[in-house]
Amino acid sequence: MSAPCRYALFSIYNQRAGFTQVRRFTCIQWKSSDSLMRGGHTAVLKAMANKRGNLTLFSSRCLSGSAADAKARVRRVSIEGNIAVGKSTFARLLQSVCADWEVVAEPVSKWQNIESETSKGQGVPPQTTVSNLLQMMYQDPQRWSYTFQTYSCMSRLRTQLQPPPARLLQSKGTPVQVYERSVYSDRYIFALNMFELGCINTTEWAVYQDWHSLLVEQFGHQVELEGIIYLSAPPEKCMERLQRRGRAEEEGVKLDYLDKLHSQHERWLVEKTTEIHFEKLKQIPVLKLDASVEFKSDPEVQEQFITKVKNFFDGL
Ligand SMILES: Nc1ncnc2c1ncn2[C@@H]1O[C@H](COP(=O)(O)OP(=O)(O)OP(=O)(O)O)[C@@H](O)[C@H]1O
Ligand SMILES: Nc1nc(=O)c2ncn([C@H]3C[C@H](O)[C@@H](CO)O3)c2[nH]1
Repeated sequence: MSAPCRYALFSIYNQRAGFTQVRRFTCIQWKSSDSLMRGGHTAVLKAMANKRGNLTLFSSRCLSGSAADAKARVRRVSIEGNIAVGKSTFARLLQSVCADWEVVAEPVSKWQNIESETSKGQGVPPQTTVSNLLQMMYQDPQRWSYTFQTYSCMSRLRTQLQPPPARLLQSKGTPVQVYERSVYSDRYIFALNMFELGCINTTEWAVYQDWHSLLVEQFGHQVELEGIIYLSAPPEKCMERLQRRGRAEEEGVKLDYLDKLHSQHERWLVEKTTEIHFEKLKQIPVLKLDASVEFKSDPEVQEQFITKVKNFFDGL
């Protein structure tokens, strides 16, 4: 409500989604209202007098098929699951079957290539250094976990704030933007786990939670999800796949770490015992799929997965 307040020449006394009653006649530009629409669009709100002499504001969302309408139709879903359970593989499958679904990959390469410029003084050209924060975090978790979580969360936030592609905005079906992990798994899986392992200390954990809550609350609808697909497999299966994939930074990952991450996922998404700080997230529908199945070369299993996902998306 902060942006509109700058323009508003009226007092609002009753407000629902797409419907606001005001006391005086006016016509304003409403920028980025959380309560009326999702995203940072500017919408023209038209004021009309109602029978009782009061005024009623309608956002463009309920008047016509505007850009805000199109954006609001796009469902947002994250794929969650343990390391190497097969999220990217599953995401590629989803991307290949339906033009209405757009997958956004986890920004791992960003974490592996952080560029910094150092200047050694006048006349000396600045030098660019590239560091691999993923590797640093695995090699010295006590030192780097907090830094890693700040960067991973920031990059996930950036990803979740990107507008959907035009193809989804023009879709006549059920457009869905699918994210590989989210700002929520950043906190309720990884950061929490690092805290419980003692790799993030109590001060760092308090600071992380404080800015995480602030960001999620400030961005409101823009970072909300409508559903979660949870790919689950025994940690031993994830270990097998992790080793087969052979990502250099993960060489030292132990089964015990995957066990702990598995328990975090179960507590958050199945048992619902993780303390969650965002009301909408507490109610979010979760589709749990058995990812231990070797679906890659089995079209029948792929078909079953896709049907379940399609039904899930249609119900959101
Ligand atoms: N259903 C499956 N059956 C057999 N192998 C699979 C399956 N899913 C994934 N794999 C293999 O397991 C490895 C890890 O898969 P993938 O990279 O998709 O995992 P991920 O969950 O995205 O990993 P990360 O948590 O690191 O992002 C890859 O080598 C992939 O080919
Ligand atoms: N510590 C930590 N915090 C995160 O938020 C996080 N997100 C992903 N990862 C690790 C898992 C894979 O190795 C690799 C790719 O998913 O990155 C994380 N590690």
